[in-house]
Amino acid sequence: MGDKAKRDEVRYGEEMVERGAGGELHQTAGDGRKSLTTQQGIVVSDDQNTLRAGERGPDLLEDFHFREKIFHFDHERIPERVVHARGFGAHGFFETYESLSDITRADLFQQSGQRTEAFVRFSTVAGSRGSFDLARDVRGFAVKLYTREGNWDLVGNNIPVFFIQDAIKFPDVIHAAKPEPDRGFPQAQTAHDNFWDFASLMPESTHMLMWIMSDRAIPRSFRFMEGFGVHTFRLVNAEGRSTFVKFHWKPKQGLQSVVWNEAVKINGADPDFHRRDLWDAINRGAYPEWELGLQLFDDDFADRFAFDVLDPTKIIPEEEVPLRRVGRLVLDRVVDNFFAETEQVAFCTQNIVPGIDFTNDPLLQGRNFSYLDTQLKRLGGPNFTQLRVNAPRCPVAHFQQDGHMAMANPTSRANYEPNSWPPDEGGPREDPMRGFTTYPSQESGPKRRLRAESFADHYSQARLFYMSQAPVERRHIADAFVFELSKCDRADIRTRMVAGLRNVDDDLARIVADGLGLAELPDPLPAARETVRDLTPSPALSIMANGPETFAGRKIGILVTDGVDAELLAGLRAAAAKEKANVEIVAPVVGGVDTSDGNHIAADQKLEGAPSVLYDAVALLTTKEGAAQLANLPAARDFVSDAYAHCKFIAYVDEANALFAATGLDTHLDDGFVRIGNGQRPATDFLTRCRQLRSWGRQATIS
Ligand code: HEM
Repeated sequence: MGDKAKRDEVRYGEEMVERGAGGELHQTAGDGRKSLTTQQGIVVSDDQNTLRAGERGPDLLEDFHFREKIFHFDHERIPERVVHARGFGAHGFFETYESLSDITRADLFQQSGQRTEAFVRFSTVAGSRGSFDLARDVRGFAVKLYTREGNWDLVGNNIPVFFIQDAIKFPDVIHAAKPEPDRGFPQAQTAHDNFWDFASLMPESTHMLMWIMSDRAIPRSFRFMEGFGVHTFRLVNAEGRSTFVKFHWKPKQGLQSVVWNEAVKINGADPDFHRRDLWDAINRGAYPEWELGLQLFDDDFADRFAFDVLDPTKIIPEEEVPLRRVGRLVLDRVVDNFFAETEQVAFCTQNIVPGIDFTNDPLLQGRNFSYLDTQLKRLGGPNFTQLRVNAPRCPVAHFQQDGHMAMANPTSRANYEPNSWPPDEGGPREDPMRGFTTYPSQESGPKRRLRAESFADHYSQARLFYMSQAPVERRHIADAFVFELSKCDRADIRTRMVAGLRNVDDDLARIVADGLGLAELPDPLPAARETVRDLTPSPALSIMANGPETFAGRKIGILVTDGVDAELLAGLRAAAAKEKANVEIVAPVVGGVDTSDGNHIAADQKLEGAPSVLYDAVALLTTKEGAAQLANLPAARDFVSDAYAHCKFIAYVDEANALFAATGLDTHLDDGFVRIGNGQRPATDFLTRCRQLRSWGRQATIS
């Protein structure tokens, strides 16, 4: 009270606040504001000053509020995930299209229209928690399905193959990709000696290397990428019959990636590009959806397939075993709290439910050990399954107890079985009818450390992937190899990698060799199996062949200046809304601009904070004077020249010409430029052009 007497009241914006003797501000409870308390529920009177002996005297140990607050803060961090540290999660549901009871007894697939709660976490693999979203990397695509018969985790990636065939190499591949141990960099990238040293000595990684050097590794959005369970699993029906399955998530929004030069710039302009995109989409009600596709096959197919279905470095082309689309995953709710949900969620490949089972894929078998083990350390004890985000939604009854943070210990008398206590005290009992039963596959053989010969073809599917790409995509792959290998200091590593690529495709090897300035093409690495060079290309592997049919969910950046044509702007907004695309107004100042009809509009972004790399297409709606002023600003010139270099569609008014002149583009206005307004083409034409996402024809002319 004595302290309070020293305070006066001052207005800060909308609010009257108290000001203490030292000039510090005190916002106080009342008027619908809750009282601040300690963890013990004691209401706090002053959260600005520690308890001290005299105004300028020492702090007192007695200050339990201060001690509790600092103690808790000191312990806020938990270890980040050893891989996939940077992630972003959202809630949703899975809906089954039709009963799959003929092939699986898994509860979630039993009835048409049946919905199962879901939580999904997307992630990058190599970077630490605070790295950037658009690293060239695999994206994790981990799905937790809270079925009525327990949690099923499909812990997948956006790439259907992996670097290694045996989990015993996982620490090596991750060590090689992560920052080099002596210097602690580079962060979140594979463009360094250690990674390519390892990769070039690990021929089985070649197929995966093709995928991560492709645009798959730089997706435009989590919403625009596929997911894969990677391994072959089993589905088992009520009669115990097993069918092999590979799981695919197909985005209804279509596939889309960015280009590398764009990714590099996005990481600076908005390191949170992917998470912001997902957060914004869900909050505006544009819920992303994926269809679950199953590739179903039997032992006969597995026996005659050219590769081993247990080898996680191989795909089964969709053209060979078409997908059966069996349901949809919808993400419709962002998290309430990032740490509680996205950080504490614990996915685990061993979380499967009756009706689904493992195969002997050696990578999957190793993963089944790794996740629980690492989570014990990461989450600090064995009871993380009791956290809301991890807890099953079906009844849980067992005799496991105690440990750190036990919140749901069994409450009955018995904590063991067998027991002779009556039902209300005796606890749960095993249930042979409903319980999980492992598929009784026949297994035998001598104990040996041995890799099957059927895993020995390391290059044929790498070539299949390359041959299935559009010419622009092939070029991006070659450019990516050149970029990454150019970051290797050791010339012998670069050469060895090119020697490996010769087993994939000589043209590719030659382009990369030229890009690296190799004097001559090295001899191919000795391949364990000769590359099969005539596998039929698979169109399903190309992003460009699987783009969207609309521009829905994409974003246009409209650069405006004072005097912007109000009617034209309204027309562009309306055309975008009709296409379900979004627009952002970018202006020289965030306060906005005056429009031609005498109104004022606020800007969504200030130009310097909103380079064109953040948009899928741009529009330049300036006045002549405005364009002349912008032409002097580096950010405005970059806005235009980057949009051009990244093959984006550019709508413009004649008055914006000074910007083209300043960027040297006035003589390069190809058909990716759409002139609107002043009796030219309507804004709807621009949106129609944007459906192609990029004006790829330009690529050949820009380098
Ligand atoms: C097909 C191969 C693999 C895929 C698709 C995959 C996928 C994933 C994904 C998506 C996550 C992030 C989960 C999350 O969002 O919390 C993850 C985390 C992890 N993965 Fe894998 N992974 C693969 C291989 C492996 C292997 C071979 C191992 C080890 C033998 C492994 C060990 C881990 C560990 C330790 C984590 C961190 C888990 C945590 O701290 O919660 N992964 N993996």
